[in-house]
Amino acid sequence: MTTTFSSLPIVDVRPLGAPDGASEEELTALSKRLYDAFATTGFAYLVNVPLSYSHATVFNISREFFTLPEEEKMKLAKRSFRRDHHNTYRGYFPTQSELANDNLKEGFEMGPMQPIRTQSTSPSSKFNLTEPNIWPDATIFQKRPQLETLYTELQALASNLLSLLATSLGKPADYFAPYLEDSLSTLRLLHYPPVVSTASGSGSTNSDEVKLSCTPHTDSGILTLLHQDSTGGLEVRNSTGEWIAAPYIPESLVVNIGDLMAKVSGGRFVATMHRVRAPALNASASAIGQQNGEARAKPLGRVSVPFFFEPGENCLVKSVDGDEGFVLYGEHVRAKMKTWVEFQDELEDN
Ligand SMILES: O=C(O)CCC(=O)C(=O)O
Ligand SMILES: [Fe+2]
Repeated sequence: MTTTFSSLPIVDVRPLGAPDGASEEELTALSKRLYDAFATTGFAYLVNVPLSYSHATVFNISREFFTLPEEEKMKLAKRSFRRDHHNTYRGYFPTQSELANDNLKEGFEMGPMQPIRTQSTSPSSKFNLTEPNIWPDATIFQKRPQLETLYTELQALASNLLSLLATSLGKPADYFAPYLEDSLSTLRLLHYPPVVSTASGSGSTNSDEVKLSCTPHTDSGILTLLHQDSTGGLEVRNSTGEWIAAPYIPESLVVNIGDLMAKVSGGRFVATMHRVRAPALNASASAIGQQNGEARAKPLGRVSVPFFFEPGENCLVKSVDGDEGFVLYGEHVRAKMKTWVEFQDELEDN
């Protein structure tokens, strides 16, 4: 159950990057700290993360992608936006202001680099979760190797966190290893364009007039590890229904529990509702100006990079208590996708 928290806990994961490995005591302490955070808030900031790229590098890569010409991005568009394209799950989705202007975002998604060989649970589904990645031409975007490295590092970090969660639940550290067979984790570059609005700046956090660019939801998978830039806007709901801001902390990652892990933990961990306020035009203009050191830069809005740590499509998700039925992850995630605007078929009935 979430509590009446008023800020997100900060968890120092420095031991995970120690050159000689972490001591047993450090791992036990970290495991307990993560348990407490995920059992009460479902969210935490991780600091001193063992990743080789700085925030500046990650956000520069993202900005480089989103400032590509529209026609180059649309070459990567998923089939629901371009009927002659074959990619259904990996690639680009444009902003969809006609469908939902409280979900105004564009994104680019990549999955595992190695081919996945297990059979799909739903071969006739319009989404092929195991399809290969799709990339801009290397002559216009050279950051593919960095994004692949970031993906690999985030998968390793998330796997280490999962081992700590296993021990915190009284299980062996490798208890969840079968979940990660043919893992379908997704690295998503997200851009929320700035929106002209008087309601999205500071003020009451519970106003009905709050302008959103990502509606309240829980994430579907095991854990989400989020890079967010300094624009701000992420909010997390506590047990009284109050929206608590999760402001930028330099070089931190925001981590949260997904539906799968809440179920697996037998309800001990919470998959907490969160949302993103629309970036205000003036606020983001100055943020981008600062980031690029030039006042005339085109306002870009919020940039974030969630990494959705997910199991394989055929993973049987069941509680560590062993007292409930199981769900097949592929079926769970497909049902969930029906609720997300970026997976709606823009061209349906055309
Ligand atoms: O941009 C963010 O801060 C959050 C994105 C998010 O919650 C999601 O994509 O699931
Ligand atoms: Fe989310």
